[in-house]
Amino acid sequence: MNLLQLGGHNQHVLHGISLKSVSSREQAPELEDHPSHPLLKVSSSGKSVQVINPTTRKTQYKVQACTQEEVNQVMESSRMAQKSWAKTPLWKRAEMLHKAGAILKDHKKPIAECLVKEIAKPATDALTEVVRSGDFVSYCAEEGVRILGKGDFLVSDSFPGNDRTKYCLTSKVPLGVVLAIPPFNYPVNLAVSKIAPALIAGNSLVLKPPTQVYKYIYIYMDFNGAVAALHMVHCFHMAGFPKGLISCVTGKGSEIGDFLTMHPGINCISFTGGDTGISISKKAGMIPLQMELGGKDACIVLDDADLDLARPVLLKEGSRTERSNTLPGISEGGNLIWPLLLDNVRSDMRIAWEEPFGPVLPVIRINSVEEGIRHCNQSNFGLQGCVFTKDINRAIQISDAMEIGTVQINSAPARGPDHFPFQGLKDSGIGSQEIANLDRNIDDMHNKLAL
Ligand SMILES: NC(=O)c1ccc[n+]([C@@H]2O[C@H](COP(=O)([O-])OP(=O)(O)OC[C@H]3O[C@@H](n4cnc5c(N)ncnc54)[C@H](O)[C@@H]3O)[C@@H](O)[C@H]2O)c1
Repeated sequence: MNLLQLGGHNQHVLHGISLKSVSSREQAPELEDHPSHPLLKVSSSGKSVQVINPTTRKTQYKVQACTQEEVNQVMESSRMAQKSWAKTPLWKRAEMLHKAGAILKDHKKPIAECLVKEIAKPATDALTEVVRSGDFVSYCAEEGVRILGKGDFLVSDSFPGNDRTKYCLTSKVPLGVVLAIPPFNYPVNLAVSKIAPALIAGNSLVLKPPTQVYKYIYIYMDFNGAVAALHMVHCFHMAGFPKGLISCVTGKGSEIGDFLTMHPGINCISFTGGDTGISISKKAGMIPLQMELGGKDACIVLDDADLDLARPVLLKEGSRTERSNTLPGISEGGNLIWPLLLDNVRSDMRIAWEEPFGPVLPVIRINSVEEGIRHCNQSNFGLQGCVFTKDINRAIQISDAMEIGTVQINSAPARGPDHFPFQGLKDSGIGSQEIANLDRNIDDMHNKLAL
């Protein structure tokens, strides 16, 4: 059976498929029973990637391992679909996105259940991830109409040496095919935050959801997110987006990872993840990149800080800080990590500079604010940071001195609300995920204060 010929009246070139995943069908019958659902399609490779439930450590789902030839077919369909999508009126694109956002929210429960089983996300957080993603799709539709509906008009005599003999009109145009790669910890939200701006701006989208094993200190854990992402993509299809416009490719990074990111059919890569993004940006070539990468967020607590405010915010008290025995942070069962607070960390320790991407909080005791700022700026990361003080003037001065994308004042590093621009500096990223960045008019936003 040819993968590309499957589907109902609204066919889509989709390659992420779970093979007879009984548990998946129990959770999301109203999604998977749709004839064009990507989970019903089969790759010609005859191979699949197992999605292990990190809690039970048993296989929960299987998704298709796509071939390079199938990636080529997806790229061609995506290129063709984008051409006519770019000519679709802006109001119509917005209308379809509103519909997709609503469908996504209607299906929050089955998608959230996948997030629980694929990445062990707490149930409430999983629901929140889907709902805020649906809201973000609608927000992009609304903002997109305003942002993309405007252009600039320039006159020549505003530049020295010119008379008014020339006029210039500018408008925003799409880039083409956008490759979206989200990380395992927000496979729906950080996919949608790439998909919706790309679509409203007239681009087509190829999504590569996470299918991977994650390494934490010295243990390996399975985290995916591909099945939740496939359900999410199907919600866009149910909203009636044209064939080939949103495609999903699942498979082994070793077989299709570089092939995708170096594919000549890709016109932009929007990536969120860790150091993988640095190697992708070195290989990608002359295309625009959005990279949201790792961080090591410095939090400077001043001597006048309200510790009753700072402590619960930074420790997220309630998530069990006392369990740090035997092997640091690892539970007896081996698949849970207890929070770990390390006091008196010194600058010559690896933990002072590396991102464990786990619940580890190193505390460095400093003698001056300058020492804190210096430590923050010596890091190769520049994602976020925070300052705790009752003196707002001091807080703003320190924020200005911190070479990072976002400074939170009297609050812990966090993302969102989703319409706030979010950007890392240095090894933490390139560009900011926004509608304006998925056309050719790149805005550069950085050093935002979140008060
Ligand atoms: N800046 C942000 O907003 C933000 C948000 C969430 C997570 N993160 C970062 O993400 C990291 C954790 O997520 P992760 O473990 O999924 O990151 P990762 O870099 O290992 O993987 C990210 C994505 O890239 C894919 N991938 C891996 N190798 C690839 C290749 N060769 N070609 C194409 N795709 C490939 C993965 O399957 C996944 O979908 C942490 O460093 C964390 O700080 C950053």
